[in-house]
Amino acid sequence: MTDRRQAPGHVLELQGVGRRFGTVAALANIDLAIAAGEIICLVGRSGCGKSSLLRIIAGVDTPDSGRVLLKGNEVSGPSRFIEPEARNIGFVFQDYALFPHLSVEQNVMFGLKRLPGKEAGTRARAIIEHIGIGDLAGRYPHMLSGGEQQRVALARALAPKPDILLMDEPFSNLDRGLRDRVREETLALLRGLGTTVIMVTHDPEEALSAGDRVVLMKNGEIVQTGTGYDLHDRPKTPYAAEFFCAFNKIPGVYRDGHVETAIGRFAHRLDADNGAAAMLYLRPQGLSVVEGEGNLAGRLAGRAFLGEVEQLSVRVENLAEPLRVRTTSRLPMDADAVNLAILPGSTLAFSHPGS
Ligand SMILES: Nc1ncnc2c1ncn2[C@@H]1O[C@H](COP(=O)(O)OP(=O)(O)OP(=O)(O)O)[C@@H](O)[C@H]1O
Repeated sequence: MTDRRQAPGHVLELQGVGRRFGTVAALANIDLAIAAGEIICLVGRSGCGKSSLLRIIAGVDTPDSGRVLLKGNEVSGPSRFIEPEARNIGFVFQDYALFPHLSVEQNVMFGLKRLPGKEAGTRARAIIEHIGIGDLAGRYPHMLSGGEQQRVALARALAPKPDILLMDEPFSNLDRGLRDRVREETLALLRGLGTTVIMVTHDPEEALSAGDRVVLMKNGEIVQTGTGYDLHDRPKTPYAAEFFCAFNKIPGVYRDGHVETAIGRFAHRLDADNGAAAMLYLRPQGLSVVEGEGNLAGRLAGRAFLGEVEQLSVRVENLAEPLRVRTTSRLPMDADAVNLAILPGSTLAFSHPGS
């Protein structure tokens, strides 16, 4: 619904946005610019400030410092505050927040009160058809499945043609099988319309797959932004690495561009002195079970069959913790000794494991 041609440059800019609650800095110095048609996934652990940021963008809360600009116009700042109703922003809530006493069509019409009745009706029916819920238009929310309610909430948010759509955990109320399908369909629809979107999620897989850009937050700050590939394959901090993958962590020592560990020497250039402590991060899916000689010999200490992969726990000499291995190979039920190979490129290293 958003027309890219009418929105050159950045649709949304956050400049040094901060928000404190007593001693807690819910947001600290947030800078972020979002281009027209971009889909951003805001992700991070519980309490990192995702909802606080959405609330400030929507205008239901005000920042203590910094500015929010929508299409180049300041909507929150030291000397200016535009009410939420006057910001052209759509919102899809986690629980959809449909009005129970209104039909699907009336729910969608709700956001179009400013339009003359006839035009509102035409617009509402157009989006209802576009989203594929035409046959549900006369039903009430309690007569709809979770996936159908989600689509009604989306139709209601999109009907006023918002400059930006904010979605707070929009798929988390759907069960797993439905969630993937509804997410794919919703994102395809939003891309087709060219809508600019900020979607909040705490699900790492969802963040990697859904957005053009992932914005990872920690303690009220943005710690890394980039494509899903950037965040997953090239995390800049242990926090970013561990958010997207349950790594095996193996202590070692940094020397001459390598991290030396009990399971071998791995080339990684770190900003550290020779002899400094370092931590090797090894992906569970970067270990494969091989016939004959591998890099590592170990003993199977546990296994959990997860369907697409089996997660193994393998004890290796000189390592305090067993290695986690995710493999698609089928091992005999009585398997005991296993040989592991480490796939190239499946390790990272950090010199400050806590940061
Ligand atoms: N109204 C408030 N009063 C006091 N503290 C608040 C308030 N709102 C948020 N906070 C605090 O600010 C921090 C950020 O909260 P926020 O709700 O933005 O996190 P979140 O990333 O959305 O978390 P979740 O994923 O659990 O929803 C938390 O420490 C929270 O306790």
